Amino acid sequence: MLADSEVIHDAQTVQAAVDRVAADIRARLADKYPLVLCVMTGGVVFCGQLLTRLDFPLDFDYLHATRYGPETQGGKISWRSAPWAPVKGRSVLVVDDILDEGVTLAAVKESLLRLGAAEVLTAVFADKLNGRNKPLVADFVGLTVPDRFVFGFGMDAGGTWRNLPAIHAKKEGA
Ligand SMILES: O=P(O)(O)OC[C@H]1O[C@H](OP(=O)(O)OP(=O)(O)O)[C@H](O)[C@@H]1O
Ligand SMILES: Nc1nc2[nH]cnc2c(=O)[nH]1
Repeated sequence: MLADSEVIHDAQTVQAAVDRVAADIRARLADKYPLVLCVMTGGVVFCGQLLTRLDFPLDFDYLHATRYGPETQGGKISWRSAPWAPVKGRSVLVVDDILDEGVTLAAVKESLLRLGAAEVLTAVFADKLNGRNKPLVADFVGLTVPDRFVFGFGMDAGGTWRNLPAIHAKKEGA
């Protein structure tokens, strides 16, 4: 997959975006003692790098919801792990790698509100410009990406390459 791809956001651009999102989150949540929840698996790189830039008290936990697996087309959402930390009454920040059709984050947000979260904010590293009327608008966005299959910085290509520091897109027709 790597050979059939092109870099659409290089590592320097990615890092600058993480800095900007961290500053925006700080301005909104620094005095809220938030619970930060990483959506596994794709959210792990963005969330980990974000956490080291958030210089205020917070709690951290994760949840695992997936609907793509190694595929490039989404299916039914599968919950593998709910957050262990209590969310009732908390300001919750959910961190994920990409908002594509928005189905995953909309379901996650709804479920956290049902569990009694006081507010649920969402941060995604990449927002895909696919022209869809998404069920959720992310509160914090790193970068936009074109309507193509993208990978790197947490996002997989058939299960691999989450570790790339830049964002790649599969070449058209590849
Ligand atoms: O906006 P959507 O169309 O719902 O797609 C976005 C979701 O897809 C990816 O997860 P995936 O199901 O691939 O699981 P993964 O994080 O384990 O790769 C990504 O991490 C988001 O959670
Ligand atoms: N790796 C990857 N996962 C996704 N999940 C939803 N859209 C995408 C995408 O473009 N790439």
